[in-house]
Amino acid sequence: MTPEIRTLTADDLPAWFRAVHVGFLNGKELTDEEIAVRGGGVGVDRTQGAFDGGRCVGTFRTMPQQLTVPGGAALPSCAVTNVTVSPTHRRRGLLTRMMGEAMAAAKERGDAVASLIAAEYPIYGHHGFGPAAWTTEFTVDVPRTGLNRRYAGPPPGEGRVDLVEPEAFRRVAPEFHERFRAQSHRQGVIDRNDRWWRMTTGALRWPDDEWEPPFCAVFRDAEGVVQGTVTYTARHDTWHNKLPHCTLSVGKLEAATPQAERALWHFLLSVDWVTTLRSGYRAPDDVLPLLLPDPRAARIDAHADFLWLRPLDVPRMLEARTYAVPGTLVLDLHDETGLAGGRFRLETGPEGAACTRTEDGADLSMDIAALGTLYLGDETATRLTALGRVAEHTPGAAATADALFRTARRPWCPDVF
Ligand SMILES: CC(=O)SCCNC(=O)CCNC(=O)[C@H](O)C(C)(C)COP(=O)(O)OP(=O)(O)OC[C@H]1O[C@@H](n2cnc3c(N)ncnc32)[C@H](O)[C@@H]1OP(=O)(O)O
Repeated sequence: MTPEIRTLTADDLPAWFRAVHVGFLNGKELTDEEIAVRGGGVGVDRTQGAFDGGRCVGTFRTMPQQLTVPGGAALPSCAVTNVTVSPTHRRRGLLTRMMGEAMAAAKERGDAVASLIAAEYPIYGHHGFGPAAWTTEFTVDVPRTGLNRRYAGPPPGEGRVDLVEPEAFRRVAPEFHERFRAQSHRQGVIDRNDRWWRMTTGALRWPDDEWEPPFCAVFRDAEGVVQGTVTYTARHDTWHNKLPHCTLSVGKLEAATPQAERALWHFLLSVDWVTTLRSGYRAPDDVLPLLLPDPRAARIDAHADFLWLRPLDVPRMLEARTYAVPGTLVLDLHDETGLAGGRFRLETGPEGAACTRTEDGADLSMDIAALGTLYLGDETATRLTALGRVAEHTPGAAATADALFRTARRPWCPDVF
């Protein structure tokens, strides 16, 4: 029998969470408390389950999200998460059905784009998503930086770094993050709700959770305004031969000013006993290596696609962001679902951008997923043309697209969702 896909009710949550565990190869029993805590973050009306004879064999959930786009505006996004199909039911189109329903609902709701963090690269291109922001994880050989030999704090008059308890952190960090995502012009950053802050600082957990409470620190500028925040944990690897070997793992580090960025990294790199610093998910163009007296002390551990985007409302998306230069492009976008494709004229200028449907000849044509890849300014139309994913109909149009879409800093999404 074909599994039935339906919107969840609260009673379905235990079976649904069990199915998520099965899909993600987690054999651990779920306690009632864990289900209650996890369930508090699930809007059942935006959650689907696939049921086969009463057993949950597929899971899919979306949530509202604000995505910072080039220029600092927030775009309403449909964030996709908890996607699983039981190993007994794979490759029979269950994900395709759940995705189809969710994207149609998102379009109906008025979301301009859908977003997700892909577990594996080949899954989501089928559904109109393209990789839009990459991430790099660095491991720093801390003794090689030599930064703990002298005072590494900000110069006098340039602010200060303070360790704060999680409760105090929750009083200042959310407001800072809101400012950071609106003003930093670091496209790709997303909003965080109250639940996110409580979960990541320990105010909301369940018993027997293996999660480790972080240290929290705040950078304030000379006027006392919070301009950066960081969370980190530390692990004692060995104390062999009276030599400490500790690993400091950065949770989240966000800085709104260059002073804050330098001060927070220097602070972390000067913590005694720490021999290894793991940066967590950073933008590929993070300044961390170049902040070190010897940049080779930072090794790239992982470099991969991270945030994927699926356009849903092309004019709204393209009008929401800013562009480096004035210009005009006609884009022909192929979308086999019929959700977002068509031919659009994009005109950019100092006052903003206008994007309207047109019958004019196309300068560039591409699949809708390729627009997801170009949107935050990370990839070039020139490279996508070389790959055969963008077709250039007007000579020089790919170069024009690059001049319009590229950004000074690469996009960065700090959060897994
Ligand atoms: C945002 C997130 O939550 S990311 C987490 C994603 N989940 C996981 O990785 C957990 C383990 N994997 C799974 O649960 C499942 O394999 C899923 C959810 C990835 C795919 O579910 P399925 O129901 O098998 O996908 P479905 O049958 O609709 O496949 C659609 C197409 O995608 C392809 N596809 C699906 N998953 C994969 C994959 N992992 N690798 C390569 N291709 C894939 C299929 O081959 C199919 O291609 P086709 O249209 O050319 O025939």
